[in-house]
Amino acid sequence: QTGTVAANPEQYDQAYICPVTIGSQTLHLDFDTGSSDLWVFSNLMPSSEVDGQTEFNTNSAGATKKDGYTWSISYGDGSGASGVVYADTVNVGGATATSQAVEAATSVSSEFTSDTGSDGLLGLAFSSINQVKPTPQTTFFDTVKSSLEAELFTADLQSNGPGSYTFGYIDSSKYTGSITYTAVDNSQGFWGFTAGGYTVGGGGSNSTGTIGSAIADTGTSLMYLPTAAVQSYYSQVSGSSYSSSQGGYIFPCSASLPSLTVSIGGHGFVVPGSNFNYSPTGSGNTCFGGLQENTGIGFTIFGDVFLRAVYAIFDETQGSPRIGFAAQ
Ligand SMILES: N[C@H]1[C@H](O)[C@@H](Sc2ccccc2)[C@@H]2OC[C@H]1O2
Repeated sequence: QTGTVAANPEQYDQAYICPVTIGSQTLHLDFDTGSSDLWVFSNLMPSSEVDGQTEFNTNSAGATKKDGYTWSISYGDGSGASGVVYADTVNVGGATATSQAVEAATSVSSEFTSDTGSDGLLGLAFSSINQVKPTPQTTFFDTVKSSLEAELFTADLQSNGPGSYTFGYIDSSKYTGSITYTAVDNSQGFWGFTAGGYTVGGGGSNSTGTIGSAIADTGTSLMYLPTAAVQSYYSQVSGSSYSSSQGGYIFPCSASLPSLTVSIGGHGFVVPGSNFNYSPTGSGNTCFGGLQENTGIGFTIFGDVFLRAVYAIFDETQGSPRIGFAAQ
């Protein structure tokens, strides 16, 4: 089987929301290659924590409670959720898992309550970091992958318009040139890979360092690189500065933003300058940069700002996982 589902950007491309059928309900979930739990708003939550989201009905005929199973998850941005576990049929654009662990929230943090476009998350990292106790559950991809035409999924994220995720096949209309694959280190449960040198702007090679280990995370809005690369980038953006009040680099919204070329698997991938204007700060006609330092996180994240510039293939067809990127 295969699946194809639209990936709809939230405001400022903050996250990408996809329709998922669970039993007889359709919920709109944030597909997240940086985590491994499929959790949903549910009827078990206090109404004070729900702001228009669709709630999974745990009393529906097809939902089977997994007695004694619970989950609790904290994310890199400090948000979190917790609850209990059901099994139900989950259909993502035609790819169907007949008995998928659906983690029904009993409580979510304010970041999720205020993310009114999202009814929960669908994790696409590795099942080794699933947070269900006493027994970790498989991600949707792990549950269905043996039934897919090919054991892979792809992400085509777009700005201000629908992109798509596919399961089981590569959509050759979504990219140009060839796909460059590189090995994945999933020892931390993420789609980890090694990135090489970088060049700011089109002119020549002005990078002096390499980026090193990184993860591909569709659930992270921005791109977080080592300080040297970030300072090298903003040194080319007139009027830019680090704002402690805003918590990152900002610049005049009228600034001309250079592209950033990153070498992965020996191929240079160009992120256009426009990708790095994330959102207005709300003060002084300054804008918040889509490229920020990884110092607060502890590892380098290729989030949506990067992933919008490429077609990404999350591939387990070779036995060992690999990730592929192609220009689009
Ligand atoms: N993998 C990411 C995850 O999807 C989000 S969870 C999230 C939180 C609030 C609003 C929407 C989503 C969080 O930010 C970075 C990392 O953790």
